[in-house]
Amino acid sequence: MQDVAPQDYRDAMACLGAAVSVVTTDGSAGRAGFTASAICSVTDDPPTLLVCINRASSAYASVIGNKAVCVNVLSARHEQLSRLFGGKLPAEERFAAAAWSTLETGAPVLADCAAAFDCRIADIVNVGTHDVLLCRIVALQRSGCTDNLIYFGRAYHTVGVTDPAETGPEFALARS
Ligand SMILES: NC(=O)C1=CN([C@@H]2O[C@H](COP(=O)(O)OP(=O)(O)OC[C@H]3O[C@@H](n4cnc5c(N)ncnc54)[C@H](O)[C@@H]3O)[C@@H](O)[C@H]2O)C=CC1
Ligand SMILES: Cc1cc2nc3c(=O)[nH]c(=O)nc-3n(C[C@H](O)[C@H](O)[C@H](O)COP(=O)(O)O)c2cc1C
Repeated sequence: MQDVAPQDYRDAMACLGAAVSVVTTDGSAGRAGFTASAICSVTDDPPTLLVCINRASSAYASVIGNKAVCVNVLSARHEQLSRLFGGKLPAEERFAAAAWSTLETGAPVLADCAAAFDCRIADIVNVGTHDVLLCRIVALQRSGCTDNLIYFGRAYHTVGVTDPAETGPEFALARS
């Protein structure tokens, strides 16, 4: 099979806008977290989402060792937090920038995120540089879902619902 070049692939993938989450874990294998956009819903029965994690990520050993993650979906105001968890900072400095609680698994739950999916890792598939984590949702936290942080064209944007009560959902996309 003839593969396209990784850079050509990334250039094309930059055309796919995606929601941004901070994926966290805690437990005997340690507390860690990373910014992620490679996340999607698999099935609602049983409620399952998938997360792709680079095995070179500093969070990898903790995620695999704890067998649990929380997917914290970011709102527009969390752009700086996304940058912190996507950088090379030590874990303590990443977590110091926000308030956290826990639900079922002990993975950190971001206080004011749009939605948090607390998960146990049910299965893992190795693909190239990444592991695909199949994550069963064991608890949820939801707050107002009025705006989201979006990563598109190698830049952050926000998408929001304006006046949903009066006019129905109207969506606006703005570069931040
Ligand atoms: N799935 C992943 O592991 C992702 C990793 N990143 C990392 O964040 C940094 C900045 O990324 P960009 O500004 O978007 O520029 P970029 O040129 O590195 O990536 C463009 C797009 O390609 C995809 N991509 C990039 N690296 C990938 C990887 N190693 N595996 C699978 N897909 C990948 C993503 O959809 C990304 O938005 C890079 O270090 C990149 O590797 C960003 C998005 C997704
Ligand atoms: C917008 C954005 C989306 C990302 N999505 C993913 C992802 O889905 N999976 C992944 O393994 N890394 C992803 N990354 C990269 C990780 O956040 C980053 O590589 C990780 O924190 C590595 O840094 P570290 O090894 O110093 O922790 C993304 C980065 C950014 C900025």
